[in-house]
Amino acid sequence: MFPWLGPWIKNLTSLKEIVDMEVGELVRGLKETLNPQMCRVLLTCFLLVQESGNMDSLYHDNNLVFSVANLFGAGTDTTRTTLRWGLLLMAKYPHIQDQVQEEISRVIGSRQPLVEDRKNLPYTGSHGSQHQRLANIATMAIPHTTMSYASLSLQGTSVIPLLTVLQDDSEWESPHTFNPTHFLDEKGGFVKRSAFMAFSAGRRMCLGEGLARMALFLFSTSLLQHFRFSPPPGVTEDDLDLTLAVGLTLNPSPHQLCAVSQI
Ligand code: HEM
Repeated sequence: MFPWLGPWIKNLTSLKEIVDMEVGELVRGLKETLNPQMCRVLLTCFLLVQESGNMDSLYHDNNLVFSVANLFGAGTDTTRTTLRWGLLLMAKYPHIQDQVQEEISRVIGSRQPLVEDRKNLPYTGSHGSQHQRLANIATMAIPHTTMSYASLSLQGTSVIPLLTVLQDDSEWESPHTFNPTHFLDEKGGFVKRSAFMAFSAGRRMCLGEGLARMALFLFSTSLLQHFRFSPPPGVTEDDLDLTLAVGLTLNPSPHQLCAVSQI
């Protein structure tokens, strides 16, 4: 996507070697216990198709390595960065943190949060969507290639979707503020918004959306159930800076926060 970055990525070869080694080890372990009656995970299904000999050109080892590497690559940095934004925004906007914690305490209490709790926590859900909207960590989605003539390009053109709709003036009442009411109706219920495309849209949208939403909900709800997040002594909420730090995804700049136990 950015050829001029090449010379900066000095460790690309060793990175690829490490990925090959790690995934190779994972695959060896799975092969030892491969059972055709138990096709539980993607890798097992892939290996079973390979073993059956009934495979087309897609089921080769290189594709296996890249599929696994893509899932780890696409799934870890994104979820981690989103959680970091969430904690920073909670510390910066304590009145919103108050309302999220009040809802969690009223609906869940001290038991462990469950995925099923999501539907009963509209404010917590709306703050989650809101912080994803504002952080917009994967603004540039992933490059795609047109397979046939499309109105915007010729066949074979690279297209990079921009997810700037997440902060579009014509879609959001206050596009650049942390305002959970974007996702709430008058009765305080959660509303889905079609312009909320943090996971992109269409046939090639994020494959891990369901997993990511579940992980984000469980992690952030558990963290806020147990801890109060605030700036460290001597730092005010206003000092917490929301300037982006550029990375693979759009990160918050480094901050120190206090996590004070609630229990
Ligand atoms: C907060 C977390 C996440 C965000 C914001 C996010 C966002 C995105 C976005 C914007 C795309 C680009 C879609 C496009 O090009 O139109 C994408 C693609 C993808 N994501 Fe995620 N993602 C997240 C978590 C995950 C997780 C947990 C996984 C898997 C474990 C995952 C796997 C993928 C894969 C495989 C693709 C490529 C899909 C394809 O090209 O068909 N993502 N994601």
